[in-house]
Amino acid sequence: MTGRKILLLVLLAALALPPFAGINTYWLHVLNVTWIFAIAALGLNLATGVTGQIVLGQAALMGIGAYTAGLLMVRLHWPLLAAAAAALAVAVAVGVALGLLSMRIKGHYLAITTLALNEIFRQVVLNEAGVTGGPMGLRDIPGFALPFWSGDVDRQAYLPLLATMVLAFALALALYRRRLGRQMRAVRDDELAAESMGVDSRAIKVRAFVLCSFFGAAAGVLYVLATGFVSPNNFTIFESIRLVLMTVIGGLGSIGGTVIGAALITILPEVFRDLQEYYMAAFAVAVLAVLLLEPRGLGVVGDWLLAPWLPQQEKGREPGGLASLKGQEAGVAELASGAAVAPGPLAPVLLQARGVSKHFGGVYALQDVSFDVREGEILGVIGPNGSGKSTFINICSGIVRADAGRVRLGSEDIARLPAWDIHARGVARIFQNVRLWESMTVLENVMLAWRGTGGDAEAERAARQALDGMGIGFLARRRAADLSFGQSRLVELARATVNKPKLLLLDEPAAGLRGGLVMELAGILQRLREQGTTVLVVEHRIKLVMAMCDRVVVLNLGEKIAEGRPDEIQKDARVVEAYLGERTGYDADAAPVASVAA
Ligand SMILES: Nc1ncnc2c1ncn2[C@@H]1O[C@H](COP(=O)(O)OP(=O)(O)OP(=O)(O)O)[C@@H](O)[C@H]1O
Repeated sequence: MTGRKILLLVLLAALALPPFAGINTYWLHVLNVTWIFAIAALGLNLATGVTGQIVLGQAALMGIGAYTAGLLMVRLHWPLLAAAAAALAVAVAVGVALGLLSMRIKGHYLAITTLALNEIFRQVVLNEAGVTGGPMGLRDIPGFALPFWSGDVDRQAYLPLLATMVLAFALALALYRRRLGRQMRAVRDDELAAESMGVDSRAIKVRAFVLCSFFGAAAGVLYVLATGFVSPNNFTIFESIRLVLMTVIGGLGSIGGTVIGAALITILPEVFRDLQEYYMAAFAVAVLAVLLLEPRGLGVVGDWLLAPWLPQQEKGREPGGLASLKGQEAGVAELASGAAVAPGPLAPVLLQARGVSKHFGGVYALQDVSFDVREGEILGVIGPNGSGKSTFINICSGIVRADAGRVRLGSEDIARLPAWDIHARGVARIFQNVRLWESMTVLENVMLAWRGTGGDAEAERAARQALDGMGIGFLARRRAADLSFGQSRLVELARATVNKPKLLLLDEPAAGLRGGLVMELAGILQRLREQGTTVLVVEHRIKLVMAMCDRVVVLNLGEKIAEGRPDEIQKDARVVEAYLGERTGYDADAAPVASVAA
């Protein structure tokens, strides 16, 4: 790692040499434009690569910055710094507007909308020729003029531009590895999971667009200063696509790769210029070759160079995964045999559902469902496939809105709160199909869900404690995508319990787990309950439910058909007819679970 820091310093020092090394003005200009476009591409990569919001109008955002600063300096004679600050303020406002737009329009539609930005920008500049200079553009904009250095603009601008670019990358890197960066990556990897774990995805998207626009406009301002000239031809749809190419070639989501991508896309066409009319074709072939050889782009190189400043990841040692968990099973089985005390019928109600209904088109997922979850209990919700169990959990966690009815947590109706607000009130969940943020480390996954007020060090301590609690502290630096299913499930549980939630909603936590881990799960639930967490668990493994739960609610075709102690439920004729009868064969196969129930 120290070697890499030295290498990076040497590289930076080498990049500072050109103005002193007799390089001609033409190539200095090419390099200056590279650093400027690298800043714009960086903003684009923060929105598109890191947060997953495709932006196809970054050149227009550059243009907005360039024209705002240029017009203020030429027409109103504002000083450089004031004009630059105003341009950045306008960019922030445009970023907020785009962020608000992203709440209404998503995915490809949003991408197309941002494409239209290019045309709107071009039309405004051309039609307002009296102010903007129309197709002729604005000339004689005061640019770089360093008092201590004579020489042409490109030579004077080189070091300030390089320094600004390095600063922009340092800032982006700092954002990337901290809380905001984790939130942005979580929104990209799995927005629904992010929302359920307390991330206000709307606020994060607004921030991503603001960053995109801010870096874009900053690049625009620098462009004006470095060239003293601005015209609509500098910021066309073609430039926007070139910026997208820079981020793709540089590796979507890779901060370090962005500058390499920008360098390649800016410098290569100049290298091929001798091929005259074939130079663009040669350029296209070169770009394709890079992508074919390394589909992740040059981010691989960039990430390698910046590794000392990126979240530490280590490769998996045992891909099969569960070996190191096996030693714990005996102890867990003891826990699972269940010494915990169920709360009495007079324990206060934590969650109260009343008349909850939800339909999807013609399908009634839930119809007038009412029941209570008491503090400190483990409540099982069972029923045939499609009976509305997941929909109930989705409503309680804010992912689905109920059509009718109330869901009170304590004294507050949470049925219509957004997921992140429900998480803030002490409700956490896991998903039927594990939903981790796969590009992030296990530690980052858990740190992001932590709601404490401290900084990263506090978050890391809480996350490590939660991982140790699940017996998987050794996985902390592993990439979530490299985990086995059982390991992922335990990480998801650590993520859901890092804040010691009041209520934990589990959607089929044992699905896909092998026998040993099912027992471990049973032990974990008992332990959580002892620590004061109330648990609502949807589960198909009936013997596990009967062994673990204090009470059981049975749903069928969206309606509650029974509620009571496990022994009562097992004898209920409606439950046997609608569900338990059909489950017999299933449980007979699930031998390890039988030992839990024994
Ligand atoms: N987003 C959705 N859009 C359309 N229909 C949905 C949606 N979510 C659930 N449904 C339908 O609502 C009904 C209840 O589904 P739900 O997933 O809540 O059942 P479940 O009891 O959890 O089933 P399973 O045990 O198979 O997970 C099903 O008929 C399902 O197809």
